[in-house]
Amino acid sequence: MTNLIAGQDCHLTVIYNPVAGQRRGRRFRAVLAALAARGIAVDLLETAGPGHATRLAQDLRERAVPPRLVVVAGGDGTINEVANGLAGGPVALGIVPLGTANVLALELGLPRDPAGIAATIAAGACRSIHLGRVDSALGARHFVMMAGVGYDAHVVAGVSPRLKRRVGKLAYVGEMVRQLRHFHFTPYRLAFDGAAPVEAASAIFANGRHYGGAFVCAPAADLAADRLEACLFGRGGRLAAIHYGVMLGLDRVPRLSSVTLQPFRRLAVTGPAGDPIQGDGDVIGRLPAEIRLADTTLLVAAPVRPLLTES
Ligand SMILES: Nc1ncnc2c1ncn2[C@@H]1O[C@H](COP(=O)(O)OP(=O)(O)OP(=O)(O)O)[C@@H](O)[C@H]1O
Repeated sequence: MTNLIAGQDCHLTVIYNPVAGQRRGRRFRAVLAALAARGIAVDLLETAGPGHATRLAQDLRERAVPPRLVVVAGGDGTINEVANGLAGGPVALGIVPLGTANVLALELGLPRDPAGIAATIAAGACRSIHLGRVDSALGARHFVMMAGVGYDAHVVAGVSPRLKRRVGKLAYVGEMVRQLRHFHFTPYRLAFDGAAPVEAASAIFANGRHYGGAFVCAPAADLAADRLEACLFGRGGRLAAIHYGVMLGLDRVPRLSSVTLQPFRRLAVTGPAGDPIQGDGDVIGRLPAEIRLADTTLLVAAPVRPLLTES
């Protein structure tokens, strides 16, 4: 096991989003105290707005002597921004989950308690994960867990950040209901790995298994695998969207006959020009776009998994 924070005089750089999640300040302070108890001092870099975490991470990565590990304290959106700043470089990513859904933390099996989070960072054991990448008129952006077009992307684009901070996941439920009235359910065209295009009412492109919390759309998705997994929703319209939402809650989406699961590495997607593409819960692209497995990987601090597990 490599200890990535040894050799840094036990100084750890933490990029902290002060507005992530709901009332997470106390939790964050508890993690800092647990790190201090282990003799680890923290250099705190606070984000000032969207995109700032990427620039902070890039600056750290481009230092003459970059740190071996940078910790992000925030939700999946902030983790996405830091991953974009570190992707392709030598710096590993540690995580203090402070967000609304914390999907990556769930996928990696990170502890939820402050002492456990600090212990994982201090242990410095890392996993290499693949990233997804969206190329569109907004430029190139990586995603860690998932991207999506259609209904879920419109929900992400429409949800109010202020309401999300006040009521958490309920803000998404409210926006899902609002989008049932506004979303047009126009089909999207998706050409996988050079094949003829297929149509879908909505699509999720999974790098990891979890989606929106503990839900699973693409069971074969795996952060360690060199492919992405598309989950195509075949039926459009309000009733279908409600049906898919209920089935997601019951963890039955992958079994539905109108849902197709498709592994891929590269995909061209078209639909209404300028339509949003969500990545890790934020808008990261606009149609038309190319979505693919990124060439780069990222080292992420995570609990050590046993090599052999009982089946
Ligand atoms: N100081 C700031 N003020 C306002 N917004 C900020 C600030 N710093 C970062 N942000 C933005 O806050 C957004 C939300 O952060 P993040 O996604 O980490 O938390 P969340 O939305 O609560 O969690 P999750 O993504 O898990 O639902 C990010 O898109 C980020 O760009």
